[in-house]
Amino acid sequence: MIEFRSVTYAFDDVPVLEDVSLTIGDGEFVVLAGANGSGKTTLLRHCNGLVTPDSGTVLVDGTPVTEDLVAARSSVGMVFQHPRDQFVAATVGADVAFGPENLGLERAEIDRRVADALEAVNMAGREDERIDHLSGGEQSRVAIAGALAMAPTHLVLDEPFTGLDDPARRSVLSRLEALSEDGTGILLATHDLRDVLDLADRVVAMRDGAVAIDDSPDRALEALSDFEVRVPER
Ligand SMILES: Nc1ncnc2c1ncn2[C@@H]1O[C@H](COP(=O)(O)OP(=O)(O)OP(=O)(O)O)[C@@H](O)[C@H]1O
Repeated sequence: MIEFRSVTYAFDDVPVLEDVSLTIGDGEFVVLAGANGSGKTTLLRHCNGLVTPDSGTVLVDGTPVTEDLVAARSSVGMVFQHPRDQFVAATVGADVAFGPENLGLERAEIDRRVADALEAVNMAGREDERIDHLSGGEQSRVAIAGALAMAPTHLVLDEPFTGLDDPARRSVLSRLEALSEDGTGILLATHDLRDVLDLADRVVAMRDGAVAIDDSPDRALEALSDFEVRVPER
């Protein structure tokens, strides 16, 4: 479980998160919505200690992130908004293998995870391609594969579908759905709820750094008309 307890955070005295309390249970699929600048990315970056609260606590499986960064970073897989920031190797296969290699896994298991993660993002068999020769959408898919290959207990994704074509988006969504059914907690920030609402257990919407809605998708949908997000027509 990931738990935010009364988290407050400011950039240079400008409040960005105000008293945010939120839990993402194991196997729960939580969609995070909200206008530009409402604090979503800042909130997500607390999950692995890239940002630390001014007050309040973020716990991963009961342990404060600030007390055990290594544990938080191995159990929370992060997919960032700008995938270029995330690459550590020159080729697709080497990059996706980097995390599992650091876990000290056997080569066969690493290769299996890399192949499986690339399949989940519709890039099966493209291990040897250079990352800097890929399109923006393909690079985003490699970043997602890198997080999947770690087989983390929790997955945190910041606008993961930006630039993905329909087949890739559907493939990633179906993998996220399967992972959530198998117990992975998922926190996914997006401006477009059309594809994810059916998969979500809860929708959290932020406004000016505070949680304004935390409800079931059906109930949240009614209240979301005030938010700058795309919602499915019902
Ligand atoms: N490094 C920074 N220094 C100062 N202010 C920042 C910094 N990063 C973010 N902010 C401010 O914090 C607020 C929240 O930003 P954040 O990126 O968390 O919002 P968001 O909801 O993820 O937005 P978007 O939908 O555009 O991704 C914004 O007002 C932003 O200007």
